[in-house]
Amino acid sequence: MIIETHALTKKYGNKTACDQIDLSIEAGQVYGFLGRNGAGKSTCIKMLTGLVFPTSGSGTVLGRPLGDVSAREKMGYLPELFRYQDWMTGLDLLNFHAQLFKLKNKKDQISRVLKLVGLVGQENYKVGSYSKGMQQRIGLACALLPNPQLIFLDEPTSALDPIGRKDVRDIIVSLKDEGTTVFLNSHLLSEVEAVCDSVTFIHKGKVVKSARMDELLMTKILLTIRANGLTEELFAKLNKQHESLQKLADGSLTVSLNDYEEIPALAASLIANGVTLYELTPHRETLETVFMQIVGEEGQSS
Ligand SMILES: Nc1ncnc2c1ncn2[C@@H]1O[C@H](COP(=O)(O)OP(=O)(O)OP(=O)(O)O)[C@@H](O)[C@H]1O
Repeated sequence: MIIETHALTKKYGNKTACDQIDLSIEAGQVYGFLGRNGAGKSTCIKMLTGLVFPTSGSGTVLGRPLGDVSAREKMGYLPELFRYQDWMTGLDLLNFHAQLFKLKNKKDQISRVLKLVGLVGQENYKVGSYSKGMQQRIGLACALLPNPQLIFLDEPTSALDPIGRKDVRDIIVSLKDEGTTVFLNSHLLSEVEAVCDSVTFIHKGKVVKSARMDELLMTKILLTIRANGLTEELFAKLNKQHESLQKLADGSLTVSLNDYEEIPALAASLIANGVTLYELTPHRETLETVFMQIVGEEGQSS
């Protein structure tokens, strides 16, 4: 395992940001870390990267205890909404980080990462003059500098336009192809769905679910039904058999099924009860619907 934690906990005063987190992450995958605002994701990443000390619990990253300097040399980290030194040029910033990483072939590594993040030709401008998207790209370049075995990306695309997001997705895929493990924290669930091999959901500081992406999304089918003549009585009857049955504002219905084989029986039962069917459309569940089911049930997250 490239990351393993046992009951990792971080308290800030009375506030428990991370509560007994157990993680077991295999090398070579793109791993998504999901949860609502304030769920404890960034705090967990900071413990894994050695930036904050856990209050209790333990863990290893790259086979070394949390905070170990030799493991940090093989790790890249793009923090969330980080402000880099405005007065430096992009090149100065990369040189500075290259020194921190004690890189031997600085020049080659810097041109490699500038090319990867699409900032060639912009490196001599001051970071303060960069757009938000360019700042995010230079941050990603810093994280990629040491050719890391493990890279933590905390909201890497929040400031990027759709083309920038696609570029970052491509970078993530190429990192994985080269064997790098990517730990991705993002609220952009369609992106997580597109690149992650497995995901963990965290809610109010606790891990509530971990699963492989294919297993998570293959389990259910969301069926949309457009029909006429469905009485309240029949709705209530069907609702007893299918708890997930819902009426949408446009009058259509949705129901979550375990198998395609349940569709004919449902259609037959609707017709037998005098309903006129116009449309039955099955969709595989998206990560967004799964996310809502797992962590979206209550009001504001703390
Ligand atoms: N340095 C700190 N001092 C006090 N409380 C903190 C500190 N850092 C985080 N917290 C609290 O810990 C909880 C978890 O915060 P964290 O930033 O880890 O969540 P998150 O899941 O990364 O949220 P977001 O998606 O909004 O970035 C929040 O309630 C936050 O207010």
